[in-house]
Amino acid sequence: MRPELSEYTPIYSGKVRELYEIDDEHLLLVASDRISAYDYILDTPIPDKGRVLTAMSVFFFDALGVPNHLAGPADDPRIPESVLGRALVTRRLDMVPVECVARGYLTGSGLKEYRANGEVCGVPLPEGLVDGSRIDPPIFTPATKAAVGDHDENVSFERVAEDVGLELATRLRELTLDVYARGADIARERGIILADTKFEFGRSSDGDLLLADEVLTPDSSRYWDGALYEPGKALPSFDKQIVRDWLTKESGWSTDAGTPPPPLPADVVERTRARYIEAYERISGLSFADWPGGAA
Ligand SMILES: C[C@H](c1ccccc1)n1cc(-c2ncnc(N)c2C#N)cn1
Repeated sequence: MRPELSEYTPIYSGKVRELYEIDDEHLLLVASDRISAYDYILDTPIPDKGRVLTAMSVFFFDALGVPNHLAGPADDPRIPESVLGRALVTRRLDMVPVECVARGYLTGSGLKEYRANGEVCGVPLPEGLVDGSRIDPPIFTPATKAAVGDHDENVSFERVAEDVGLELATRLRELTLDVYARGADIARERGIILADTKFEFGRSSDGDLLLADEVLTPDSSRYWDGALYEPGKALPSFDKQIVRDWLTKESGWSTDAGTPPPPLPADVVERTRARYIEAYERISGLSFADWPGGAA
């Protein structure tokens, strides 16, 4: 008999995820079906988004073999039925207050910084790069965690070293770049570019540095369709562009409307759900139908 979610104490509610306390040593990390676009949480959920992104994290945790915070399988008996398949039991860690970002392509806030001063987080880049240019080898571009609703602030490696010490900052950079490179290679072999990603790390009670949070999902990474990539060409989001295009080209809403986006039509929801499942099945080689928590 599985426990009810109400038996656990909620300790954090993010835009699309929640964190609960199971006991002194264990947490329950829950991924919702909520989707965000243009800094709004949309009214319309994407069915199975939480389950697909949880499955992606578990695939990469297993495939990359990095010491991590998982404390049980996807069907762990401590997971309530209501969130089965979109929740994971994790060890409670002392989280390192750094957003550990790796970039293999120049876009987003990194591109903005590069255009202003030719570098990203203090890392100089060659001249002449454009939106979508490959950054090879990938670079570590950390950020400080922003308050809910704010954007993280890109910071230099030196600032991270001041905040957490040079030894830990160096280890975070090494781990971030290694895990990103190996994960991006796995995805690229299956036709999906992970342009960049954000990791979180924490220390266990016995002092080990463990990979935490979600790993290499479309919510923590930019997913591009490798078949469409040309050097120097930034691509639309593999998973969110259907929603973005409907909102800005068909719904009558605009990003400067000053009002929340309208509800999504059923076909946009279904096509987006299919994109998440396609990304998972292509990268993992597994069938989403085999993942826990599906309709009985
Ligand atoms: C921001 C992020 C978050 C993730 C999911 C939902 C809401 C927030 N978060 C993760 C922890 C955290 N704290 C202690 N031990 C851990 N193993 C983790 C993890 N993962 C704290 N915050």
